[in-house]
Amino acid sequence: MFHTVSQLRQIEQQARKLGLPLMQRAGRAAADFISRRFGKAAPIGVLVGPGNNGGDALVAATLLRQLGYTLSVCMPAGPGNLPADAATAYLDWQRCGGTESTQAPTGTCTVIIDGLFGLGLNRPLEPNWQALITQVNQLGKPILALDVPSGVHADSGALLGAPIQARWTLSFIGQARGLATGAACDYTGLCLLDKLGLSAPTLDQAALPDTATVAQTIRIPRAADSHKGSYGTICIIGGAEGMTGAALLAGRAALQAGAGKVFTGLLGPVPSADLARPELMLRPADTLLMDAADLILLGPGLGQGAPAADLLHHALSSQQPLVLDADALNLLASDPRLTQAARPRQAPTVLTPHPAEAARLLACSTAEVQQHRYDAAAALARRYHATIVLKGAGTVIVDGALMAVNQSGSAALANAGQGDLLSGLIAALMAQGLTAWQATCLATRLHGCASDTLVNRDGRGITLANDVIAELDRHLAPYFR
Ligand SMILES: NC(=O)C1=CN([C@@H]2O[C@H](COP(=O)(O)OP(=O)(O)OC[C@H]3O[C@@H](n4cnc5c(N)ncnc54)[C@H](O)[C@@H]3O)[C@@H](O)[C@H]2O)[C@@H](O)CC1
Ligand SMILES: Nc1ncnc2c1ncn2[C@@H]1O[C@H](COP(=O)(O)OP(=O)(O)O)[C@@H](O)[C@H]1O
Ligand SMILES: [K+]
Repeated sequence: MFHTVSQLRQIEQQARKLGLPLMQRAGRAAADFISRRFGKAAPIGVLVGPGNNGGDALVAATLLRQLGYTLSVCMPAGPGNLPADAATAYLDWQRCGGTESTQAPTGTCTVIIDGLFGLGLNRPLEPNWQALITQVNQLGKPILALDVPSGVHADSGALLGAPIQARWTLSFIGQARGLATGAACDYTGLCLLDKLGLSAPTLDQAALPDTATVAQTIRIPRAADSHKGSYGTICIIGGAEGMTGAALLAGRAALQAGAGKVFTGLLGPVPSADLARPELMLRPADTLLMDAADLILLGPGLGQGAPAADLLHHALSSQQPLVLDADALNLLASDPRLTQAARPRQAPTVLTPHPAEAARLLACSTAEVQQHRYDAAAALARRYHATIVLKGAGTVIVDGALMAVNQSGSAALANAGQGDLLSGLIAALMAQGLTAWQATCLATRLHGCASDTLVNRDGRGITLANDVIAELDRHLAPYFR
């Protein structure tokens, strides 16, 4: 469960009104974390910034000092402009005999606490802060980031410089949603949460769920008295010359995930069978009866020629649920008339862009999409009246007012074919009766989990789509009933 920064600020304000000592609790949580893992022998570096994040670090430093630890506190902006609670924390630090300097911690420290910036970082790191962070990262010591690694934008996950490279990120009250997606994922290390004894049920209901939470309530009915027609007929269209494999991978994934019948229509050469998965039915794309299918998936290896554009136009004007991936998205981006055709569709439309495809659809740069992943996904959902799966580290899913973020998977998935697999998996789940929201959340979750299993169980560094497909049904099994 993740929160926007404004939600966290609201919870904080409510708690303040009740007079709860949040900074004391946050500092204690950080001090406990350190004292459970590190002995008193070697010094601890503490980075104190100009806001309340610095206050948390000062409380932790005070408590650790009282326990007998040696601390080296670096406070580049001095105590002059600290906000009220942090100023109190500073007085406590002084009262217990603590001193500080503007010098970065040195390599003699065993661990470093990062209290430079938390939720309040709102502009790029200025050169002096950046130099300090770079110097600290270069020490190569384990770093505990308080709330967020300094340099990460807590709401979007964008980088406002080169952030603290944390070993652990200990968040307070709730986890900022920026920790869950995009570039931030490389800096957080292990994310931990201390709620500081607060519960905020109203705001928790409005929080951003992990796809794992959404998946908890999903079941895919499999009646004893059912047959292949009960589980959907899918038309997959793609596989232009040289890209047959993309369409086959989508088809294999759809079958593995329980679709009743999968027709694969290829724009390029049509092999007589997919020998690794002879259950797939292969046809020339222009002979497929799209309108007879329960769901159409268009895009894997589609190409962007005129026949592909015609097929997309036909698919958009169909009454069936539609999943668009890869070149179908590029075509959609290239022709405003296709956007016009997408908007009024009554049946669900799912778009599964990677960041570059999303940028084309939004007519902006890939960097802009990556700096605002949540907003970009929401903007796409509005523009196309569609369910959006914005892929990459921390895939973001938006369906109308609903939003979720995925935390399974890793860079082991960064290879061609994984997107084809994902689109086939989504199609299969929708064809079996799940809503677009359920199917996209569950598919994204399971795709990552299947890859994670191969990484953890078999020690793989890279997972290829065919191997991940073979792993899928094991992960899906608990959802069938
Ligand atoms: N929100 C909550 O629920 C709680 C917050 N606490 C702590 O308070 C933090 C939030 O405190 P603040 O709002 O004071 O935010 P920060 O401590 O993140 O710092 C904000 C300060 O940094 C300055 N600043 C922002 N970007 C800068 C930049 N690039 N260069 C230089 N200065 C910059 C701002 O002008 C402001 O003075 C949280 O991250 C957490 O550590 C805790 O005390 C417990 C509860
Ligand atoms: N660094 C990463 N961390 C997590 N997931 C990733 C990462 N890189 C890629 N993936 C996942 O792998 C898939 C790749 O999709 P895509 O880029 O469309 O590949 P394709 O070439 O198959 O179309 C997506 O589901 C994406 O979220
Ligand atoms: K921090």
